[in-house]
Amino acid sequence: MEKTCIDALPLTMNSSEKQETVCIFGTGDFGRSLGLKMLQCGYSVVFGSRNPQKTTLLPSGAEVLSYSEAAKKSGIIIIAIHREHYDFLTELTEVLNGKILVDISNNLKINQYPESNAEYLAHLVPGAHVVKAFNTISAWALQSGALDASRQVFVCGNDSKAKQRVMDIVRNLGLTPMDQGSLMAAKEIEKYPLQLFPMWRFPFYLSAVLCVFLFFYCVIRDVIYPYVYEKKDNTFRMAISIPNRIFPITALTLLALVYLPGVIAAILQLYRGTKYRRFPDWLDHWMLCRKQLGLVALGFAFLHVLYTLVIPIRYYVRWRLGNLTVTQVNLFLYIFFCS
Ligand SMILES: NC(=O)C1=CN([C@@H]2O[C@H](COP(=O)(O)OP(=O)(O)OC[C@H]3O[C@@H](n4cnc5c(N)ncnc54)[C@H](OP(=O)(O)O)[C@@H]3O)[C@@H](O)[C@H]2O)C=CC1
Ligand SMILES: [Fe+3]
Repeated sequence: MEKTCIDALPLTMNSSEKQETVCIFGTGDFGRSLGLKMLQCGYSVVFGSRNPQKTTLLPSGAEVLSYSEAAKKSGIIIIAIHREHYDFLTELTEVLNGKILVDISNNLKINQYPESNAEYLAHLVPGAHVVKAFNTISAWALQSGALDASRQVFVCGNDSKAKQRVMDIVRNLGLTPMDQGSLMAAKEIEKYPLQLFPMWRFPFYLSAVLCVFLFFYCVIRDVIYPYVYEKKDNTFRMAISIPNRIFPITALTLLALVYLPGVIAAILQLYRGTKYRRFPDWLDHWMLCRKQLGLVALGFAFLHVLYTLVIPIRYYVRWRLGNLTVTQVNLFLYIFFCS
């Protein structure tokens, strides 16, 4: 299981560090957004580009040089380039020696490459201290301010001093660094942007399968069976009664699944005679999504409450309609016989 820790904010801001020069390689979307944010926060920014003369839309106040010239200007270089184009960095190994390289890249697919992008960068430029950061922050979020986006920046790296310097920059930009440990954690960090609702998938699929199964079971039992054997039309039940039976069953089943892994884990620990051994992956994953399972169960229970409240209202409306018909018939008979 991954370990996270929130670093305490420094009590005093080191003003000399705010004047630090930071180099950004790449003048694309992300490089420009990060550069602008850094300038706003008091850093001086030097961009490295293939075509320093032709670059447009760069934040004013930033300098643009060739990659090798820009690298000479700062000890920290943020690589705002896609991994596929990292090759040219091998030509700069000399100038990048001993510098901090911040890898911010993401991939299009999980496990697209055998090693993480950050580890690949460290392999290309062995003399540099590679730190992974910023990959979960989008260029758009940087521009629109951190308020409406995630403020967490996951940071990892093998050199603790380099990591601290990057975390200081993160803090100065108004974001929250989360130390994730060594560069080995980069693979995990690179997965975050590609995981949509990571722990919710299993509970959603499970509840969908349960609902569909129970729905067909109830339709066969309450609609098809009476129709075939008694010629009774019960299709109206499919709207309220059958869903209202499915919701509590699903809620209770999911609730049972919230408690079950804890029991299995306890039995496993008793059987193994120790609690210091890793659980199997399936159990680990199951334990981790208990909160989500519980919340989905709560959602179904809430639907059950709503539907249960709807049923008396339906009876009341039916009673009102029935009552109205009786009144009208009485009125008709009265008029008919009295005239
Ligand atoms: N956009 C986003 O919201 C986020 C992006 N990222 C990561 O940031 C990195 C950059 O993304 P983004 O700015 O969107 O990408 P862009 O395509 O907009 O920019 C990439 C830049 O890389 C430079 N580059 C260097 N070598 C090459 C080459 N051979 N071919 C093409 N470009 C080259 C170019 O700068 P120049 O022309 O000056 O040399 C180019 O502008 C990626 O790794 C991405 O995964 C991470 C989080 C969010
Ligand atoms: Fe009930």
